[in-house]
Amino acid sequence: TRSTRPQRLLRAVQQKAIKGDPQSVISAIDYFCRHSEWAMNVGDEKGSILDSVVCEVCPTTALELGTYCGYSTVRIARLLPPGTKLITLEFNPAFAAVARQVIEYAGLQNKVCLVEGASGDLIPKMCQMFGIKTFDFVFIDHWKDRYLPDIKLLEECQLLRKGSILLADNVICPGTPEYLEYVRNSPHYESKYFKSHLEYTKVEDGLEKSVFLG
Ligand SMILES: O=C(NC/C=C/[C@H]1O[C@@H](Sc2ccncc2)[C@H](O)[C@@H]1O)c1cc([N+](=O)[O-])cc(O)c1O
Ligand SMILES: [Mg+2]
Repeated sequence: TRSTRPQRLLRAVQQKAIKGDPQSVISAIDYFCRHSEWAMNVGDEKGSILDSVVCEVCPTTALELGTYCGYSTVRIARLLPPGTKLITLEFNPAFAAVARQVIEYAGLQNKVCLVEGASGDLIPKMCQMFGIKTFDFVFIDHWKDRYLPDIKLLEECQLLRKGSILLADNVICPGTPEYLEYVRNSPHYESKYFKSHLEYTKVEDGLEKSVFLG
């Protein structure tokens, strides 16, 4: 049977990147998506905004909703100090299988914990599974209609603390109107929009950075 796009993306990493070199994995995926097949990775333009926020936050606990092929997982994990773990949640087993191999190729498997399942089921288990009290940083890039319910769930499970940072992809394209309306109008968040472009295109998109105020 025909290979899937994530499998072809993984093959491009294995053929073009240097094992153990996260930057070469990132570059190989960006090259593949620009010159062979578009894929819904956060990409290099929004990716550098993601990098700057991660470096500013220096999280000791970090969560990613929506692993896909592991591109943003590698971007985040490569910046984390030793001893810090990024927990990433992925619903689709086939995507998770590819992401594990991409993360391992980058040599970051010891900094990442990929959990298969739905964020709605897994978020309430973060404390019992990992002993996590609160997250310093959350990157949100999964199903767009799950952004709002999942941050409300993070609040309910008391997994956010004063100063926790949420960074949401695609707030313009494909768009997350209910999420934006909530974080921009809630007294519990201070929000800022980082204008950019949809990965590998000239279409406008951007990231919304929201600080939880407690
Ligand atoms: O649809 C988009 N992203 C949805 C991503 C979804 C990812 O998260 C889980 S869903 C899940 C994971 C965990 N828990 C529950 C559900 C899916 O299996 C996929 O790996 C998207 C679309 C475009 N676009 O241009 O169309 C651009 C983007 O940057 C995008 O992120
Ligand atoms: Mg996205």
